[in-house]
Amino acid sequence: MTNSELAVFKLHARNLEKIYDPFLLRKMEDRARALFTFGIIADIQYADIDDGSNYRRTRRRFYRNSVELLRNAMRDWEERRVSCVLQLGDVIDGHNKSRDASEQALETVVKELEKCSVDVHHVWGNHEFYNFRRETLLASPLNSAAKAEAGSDLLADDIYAYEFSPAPSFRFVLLDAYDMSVIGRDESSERHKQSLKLLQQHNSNPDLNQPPVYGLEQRFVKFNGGFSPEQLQWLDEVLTLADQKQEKVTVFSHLPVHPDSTDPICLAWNYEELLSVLRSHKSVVCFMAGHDHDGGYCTDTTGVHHITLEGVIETRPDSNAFGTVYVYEDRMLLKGSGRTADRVLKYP
Ligand SMILES: Nc1ncnc2c1ncn2[C@@H]1O[C@H](COP(=O)(O)OP(=O)(O)O)[C@@H](O)[C@H]1O
Repeated sequence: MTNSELAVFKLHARNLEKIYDPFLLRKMEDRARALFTFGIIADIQYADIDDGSNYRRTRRRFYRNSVELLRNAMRDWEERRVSCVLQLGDVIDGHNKSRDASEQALETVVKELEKCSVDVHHVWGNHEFYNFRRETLLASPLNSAAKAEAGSDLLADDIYAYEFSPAPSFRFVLLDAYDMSVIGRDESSERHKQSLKLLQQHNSNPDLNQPPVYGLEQRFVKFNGGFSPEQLQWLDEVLTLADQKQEKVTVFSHLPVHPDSTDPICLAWNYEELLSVLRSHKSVVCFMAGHDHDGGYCTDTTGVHHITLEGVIETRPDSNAFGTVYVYEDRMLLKGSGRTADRVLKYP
């Protein structure tokens, strides 16, 4: 065989391998067998302004382009025929507020999301509260609680948390990580007073956005928040019912709650209390959050997966940051795009 014949043969063999690779075929069949699929995206932080950077000037932020990356995600989800989409908070950036552009920026992003042929479920992050009051958010398109079949009792207390079943034997729970916070609550409210007291007990800096120096204490900053006892009790009840029905539950929140899945500066204030509720229910299989734009992942001692999704805002225009999750009987498969990695998430 001449060298050129050998090259043609190798090329042909490689192509055959591609077509008949049993692993590839199995993966393709697997995807077809998924019970349902859903899209996830976090920290779009859209603003019609030039590129900038984060506070520490260590990361570039692509404010104007972030809506283009949302469009990429939506095209992909349409092709993959997802059943619903979870938007994990900070949909528009706080910079919009000082430019009096909050409504316009929200309209730009919502107009895109409305093109989605399936329900989009929204979680709220700190940037939602930089732009809007809680009452305004509750009356806005970012309140997706009505898309849940039974509504949420918590809305009566202005807590934005709800749950629904995306498919038989599965449950999604959306949490309000700024239920206890000084940015998400009216200054005259009891919740604000309690939150400020807690924050000041841990953070003595004159600027409460400046973190305390040490370890996990760094989470006590104004741009984080936590979960009230009412919300924790509600979550416990939802999960108790899910345990009884032998459902598999994925919980979504803007703030991560596992120290191994994120920078401590991004953790929810009372992450331990939330982890303790999650750990006491066998129905919980996964926790997904945003906020830490670098992303992160770990498994808890219980085997529950904690995913922190990479932020769109700090993703270069030639890349992407979103995922499609294929859900099976025994595992979920996260198919990541761009900065977001693929992951096999076997149930505990
Ligand atoms: N180390 C810090 N000291 C003081 N303010 C800070 C510090 N880090 C962040 N901030 C402020 O806190 C707010 C949220 O920070 P930012 O990095 O923009 O958060 P996000 O990642 O949610 O966009 C901004 O107003 C920012 O200026």
